[in-house]
Amino acid sequence: MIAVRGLTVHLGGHTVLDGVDLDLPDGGVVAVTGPNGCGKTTLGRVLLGLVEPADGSVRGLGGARAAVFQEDRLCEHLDAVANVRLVLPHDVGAAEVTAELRALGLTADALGRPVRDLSGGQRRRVAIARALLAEADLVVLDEPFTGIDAAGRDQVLARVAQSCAGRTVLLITHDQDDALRLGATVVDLPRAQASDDDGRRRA
Ligand SMILES: Nc1ncnc2c1ncn2[C@@H]1O[C@H](COP(=O)(O)OP(=O)(O)OP(=O)(O)O)[C@@H](O)[C@H]1O
Repeated sequence: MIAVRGLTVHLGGHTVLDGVDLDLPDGGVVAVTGPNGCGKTTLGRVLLGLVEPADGSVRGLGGARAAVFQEDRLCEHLDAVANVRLVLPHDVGAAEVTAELRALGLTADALGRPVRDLSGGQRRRVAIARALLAEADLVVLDEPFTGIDAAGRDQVLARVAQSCAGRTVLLITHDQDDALRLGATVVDLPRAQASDDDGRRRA
């Protein structure tokens, strides 16, 4: 289990997270929801080692970590397969990557083009494939389905659920339906200034 205790983060002179406690059970999906700016992305970035907390602890972070960020973070001049292979071990071949992208609903004609020529929903699928194929123990998905149409969403959600089975997942979302469809435990993260009297809050 990943155990977050008393997590406090200051950014730009403001307290973004203030004494947050959160449990991420091994192999489970926890969905964090809450208003814009309450610190969901910051929480995910702490788990990924990208933000240093001012206080508190995160225990149980041991294995590999992967993420879908709110931004696609793709190399624009490369095609989808090349983008995904950039971050994977060399023994993950083009055929395996292609199969994953197709399973996520990327069309054959989209596969051969540089990603700068893909639509928003197609680019999201590339970013998701990259995270799924990384075979990480912890997967942070920060609003991963933005821009994916309703029919495609079913396909992508099914694939993510299948691929993430047995892994620990933090899903950051505004969509309760997506969370429920991934079988997530939903946790609401209030704003830092809404702290309890003792200055702590249970996420
Ligand atoms: N690098 C930074 N420097 C200063 N402030 C920051 C930085 N990154 C984020 N913040 C602030 O921290 C707060 C939390 O941001 P964060 O992105 O974690 O919120 P969020 O809950 O994910 O929001 P959203 O739902 O809009 O994605 C916001 O007020 C934001 O402006």
